[in-house]
Amino acid sequence: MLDSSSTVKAMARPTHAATDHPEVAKPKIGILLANLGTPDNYDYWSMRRYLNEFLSDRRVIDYSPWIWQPLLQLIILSKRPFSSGAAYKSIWNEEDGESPLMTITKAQTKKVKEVMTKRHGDEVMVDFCMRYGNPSTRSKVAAMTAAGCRKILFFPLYPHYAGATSATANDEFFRSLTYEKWQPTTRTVDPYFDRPDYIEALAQSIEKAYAGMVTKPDILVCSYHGVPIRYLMEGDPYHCQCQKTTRLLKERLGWADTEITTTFQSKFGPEEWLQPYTVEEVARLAEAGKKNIAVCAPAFSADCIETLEEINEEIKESFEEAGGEQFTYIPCLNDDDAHITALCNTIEDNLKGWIEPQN
Ligand SMILES: C=CC1=C(C)c2cc3[nH]c(cc4nc(cc5[nH]c(cc1n2)c(C)c5CCC(=O)O)C(CCC(=O)O)=C4C)c(C)c3C=C
Ligand SMILES: [Fe+2]
Ligand SMILES: [Fe+2]
Repeated sequence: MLDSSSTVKAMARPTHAATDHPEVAKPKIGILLANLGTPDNYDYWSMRRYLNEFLSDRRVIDYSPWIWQPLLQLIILSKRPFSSGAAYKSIWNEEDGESPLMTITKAQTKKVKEVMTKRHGDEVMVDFCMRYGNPSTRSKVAAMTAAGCRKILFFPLYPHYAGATSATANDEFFRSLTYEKWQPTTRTVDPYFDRPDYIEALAQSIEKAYAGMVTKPDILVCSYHGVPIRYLMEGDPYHCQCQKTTRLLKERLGWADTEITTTFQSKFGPEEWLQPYTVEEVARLAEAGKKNIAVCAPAFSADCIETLEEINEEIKESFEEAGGEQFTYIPCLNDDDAHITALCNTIEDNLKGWIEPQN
């Protein structure tokens, strides 16, 4: 039997009527596209903030912070923001005040949203985030859960897996979930480097570019972003996935081995990276008599500093200085319809069991 003081305590305990609860939004599925990130501007401080976040990521540069951070803070970040800032300035979308990577990611998101909303109505919500800089992954995960996304499909927009890209994007997504009181159910999307619809989109972009040329290039150089060779030796499958993309593209185009090749670009620091290096290989090709080449960049889902500036300016220059005559850069898939179809098919495949597929 309760004594009188415990009866009073029990009666004073607060009770919660349904009306006291925070409003619970209608449950939805969030589809969150993720790209690498880009500086907010090309001035020294914007560049420094961006490069600092990027190059402090141990998935990207895995040296001990005791050695790496003094080098980064005192030497690299006192010089690179100027040179990279000048490179970004040369490709900046001045009209919208943002980098091409941002403009293209927005255009891709808009198209994916249109397709997915047409198929699934307000059962889905589509948005994008960046691994570094803005809009942050954390802010978009918070916005999606606040809007009622009880399930989130997280889609790193890299065709190939690399620790330095897909894994770090996923890490940031998982970290963002730690801030959510009511954590949604989640899935992450696998790399799509060998999906027939992605290879088809690539092949169509090459065929379209070749159809507009007077003479067919001697060779197509598939230039992938590089990583240190050590990462491959330590188990990163990126190299093999890039080689497979080139092989599947060659088979789909019905070309001979001599008509297409794989190279790696954007070497950073003193370590040996995946080879052949694009900048050296294009010069070698020119010297070997291949005076007309085309270059594409299948590792990038959107054109960015590494394609518009590095390939189409630096690498082109290396080819021409070695005697090359005709250099054609074939843009990334960006918001091409065939690319959007491949991305939406990939999303539908990964939504199975959550929602009825509509592709
Ligand atoms: C320093 C090590 C780097 C590794 C490893 C790396 C891997 C890697 N990166 C991409 C895609 C992109 N990288 C981009 C820019 C960029 N990358 C590095 C360094 C490494 N990348 C730097 C320092 C920069 C900044 C620009 C510069 O200062 O040179 C971009 C473009 C971003 C933009 O705003 O346009 C993309 C995209 C992949 C796919 C990859 C490994 C597989
Ligand atoms: Fe990079
Ligand atoms: Fe390999």
